[in-house]
Amino acid sequence: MAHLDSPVARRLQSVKNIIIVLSGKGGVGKSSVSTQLALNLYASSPTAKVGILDVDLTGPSIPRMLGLDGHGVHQSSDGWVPVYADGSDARLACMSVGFLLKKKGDSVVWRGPKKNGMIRQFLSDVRWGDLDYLVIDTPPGTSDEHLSLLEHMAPVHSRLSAVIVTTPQAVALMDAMKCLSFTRAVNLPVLGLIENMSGYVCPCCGEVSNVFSTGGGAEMARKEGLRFLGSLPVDTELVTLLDAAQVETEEEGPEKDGRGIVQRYGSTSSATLFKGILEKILEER
Ligand SMILES: Nc1ncnc2c1ncn2[C@@H]1O[C@H](COP(=O)(O)OP(=O)(O)OP(=O)(O)O)[C@@H](O)[C@H]1O
Ligand code: SF4
Repeated sequence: MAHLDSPVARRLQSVKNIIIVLSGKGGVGKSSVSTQLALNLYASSPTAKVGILDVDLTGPSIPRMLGLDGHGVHQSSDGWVPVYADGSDARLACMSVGFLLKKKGDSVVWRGPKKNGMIRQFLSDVRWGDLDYLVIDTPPGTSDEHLSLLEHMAPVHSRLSAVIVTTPQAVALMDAMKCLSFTRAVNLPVLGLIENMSGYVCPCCGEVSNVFSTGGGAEMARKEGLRFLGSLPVDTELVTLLDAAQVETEEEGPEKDGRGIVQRYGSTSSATLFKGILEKILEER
């Protein structure tokens, strides 16, 4: 039982599972995997309640991926109210430093103590309510932000686990190994490894081309005794959905075809592929 004398433990007492998404390198698709994980957990049951917290303070991309750029968070007497994804029936909540910036494109230039304070506030001041899952998107590598996050969440450590994202290239795998050593050093259980951008599916004929080497993620998982959760190919449909969500929001309204992000993602081939990954994640929990 968590010590409820900590503000973080009190705030997170109704959050059943917390999954931290890590990657050794930037640009491997950690934020898109975090977003897809949250969307798939949301879709896993008609009553599932999911939160996604973006602690990538200097490069927040979750609001854009969920089509929520430009939203602000409301401060209530009981803390910050998260922003809910379109079409999610208030079952997919999001919090990010991106909601606190004055203008889209502004950058956060903060020193360590201010970043640490922001992370503490995200964990202790957001009114998540009851959640089945809280997915946390982190900055690339293993930085002070990761240490702050784990330090503040020490009272809820038994509910924490991690997923590591890599791409197939050797340099990304080497960085993923550093990430794994970090999880071991801080005693954070790892649910498994996902290899992203593993091959390219031709949108015309469906032929898969292995642009980079392939199978490195599975091999690393095997050697390290980790579960290999699966591979996700480069999917142009996914980029259109996640990267263009905001352009559509600004130019044509957030529900261009009458569906929210959760419904639009649900009909992509990535969503179908991710289901297999989610099944393995849920088996590990
Ligand atoms: N499987 C995929 N297929 C196609 N595009 C992808 C895939 N995964 C990620 N991308 C795209 O690659 C870019 C980088 O992805 P993302 O922002 O998720 O990476 P990241 O690891 O979180 O980066 P960083 O931590 O450096 O901000 C984005 O434009 C994203 O839409
Ligand atoms: S895989 Fe076939 S259909 Fe696709 S781009 Fe290459 S040649 Fe064209």
